[in-house]
Amino acid sequence: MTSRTAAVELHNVVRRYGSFTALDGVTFSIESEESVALVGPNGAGKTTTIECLLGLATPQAGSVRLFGEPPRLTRQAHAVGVLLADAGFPPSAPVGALLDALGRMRGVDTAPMARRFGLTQLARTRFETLSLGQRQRVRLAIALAGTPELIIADEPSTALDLEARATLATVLEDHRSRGGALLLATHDLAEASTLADRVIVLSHGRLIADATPREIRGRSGFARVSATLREQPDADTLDRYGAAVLEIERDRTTFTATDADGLAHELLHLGATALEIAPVGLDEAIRRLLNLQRDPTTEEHP
Ligand SMILES: Nc1ncnc2c1ncn2[C@@H]1O[C@H](COP(=O)(O)OP(=O)(O)OP(=O)(O)O)[C@@H](O)[C@H]1O
Repeated sequence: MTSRTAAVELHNVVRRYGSFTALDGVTFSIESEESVALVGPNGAGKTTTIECLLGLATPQAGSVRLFGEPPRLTRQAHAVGVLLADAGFPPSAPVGALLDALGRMRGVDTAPMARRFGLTQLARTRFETLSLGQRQRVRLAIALAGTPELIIADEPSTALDLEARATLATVLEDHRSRGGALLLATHDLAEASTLADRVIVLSHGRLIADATPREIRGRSGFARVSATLREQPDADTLDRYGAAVLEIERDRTTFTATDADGLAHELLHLGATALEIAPVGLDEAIRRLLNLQRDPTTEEHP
């Protein structure tokens, strides 16, 4: 297992546009079977990272590997499903012809995925006349067709209605349970929480966090745990979960904790009842990380 080649490897990647540095020494890897969400503000470098990974942009420094090789999508198209925000399809091509031609290029049959995304009725419609959500369905049907070992998707749920979002979620879950790897650039942190084993946060072209959603939420220090207690946990226990007592009101104690789930388990062992956790959301946790990055002196306390 450990000797298997990583699906994706970036090492110290630097990408500049003139004097502007879009990626500034980015290093991470994605093992096969791993799902990773790439998040960060507009302009952070998510799309540039994907372009470097696919060989569409060439880094000025550092190295990029897809399944242990320099990226060459023409050879890897069958194994790698790619969804880019701007796929550049010929505007007057009918949907059916696009699905056929790009499926052939990838060496996959796009028909089943086109059916799942409700494109059958649109086979003769020109791409340029489709709505934004319909265009995204076409891109998805091409990117997700077959059984890719790796899916790289830039904002896949953009413009999708509820039904298409549900289809996308099911397809990505199926891909994960087949053991496929996933890199998902997204602003939808609920999607990131559900789908990703790890979240990578980029800010101004630098990687500022690479951790599980739970670890990132834990780092925020904002989670609260309340419980009715018979006995208080000792100082060591509080330390272990980065916890502190916020208030005690009769038999009810409220803590702040960096590892709220861990503390909650411990309290249950001590006989706690009516336990409530108000976890900080991933969005709030990431906002906090980004704020700290911007100005470390403005750190607030929960
Ligand atoms: N071809 C280019 N020429 C000049 N600058 C570029 C080029 N491509 C990207 N950039 C710059 O690199 C930075 C990173 O852009 P990128 O598209 O990777 O961000 P992103 O994280 O994907 O943003 P968003 O969330 O808005 O999609 C931006 O400041 C962008 O203006």
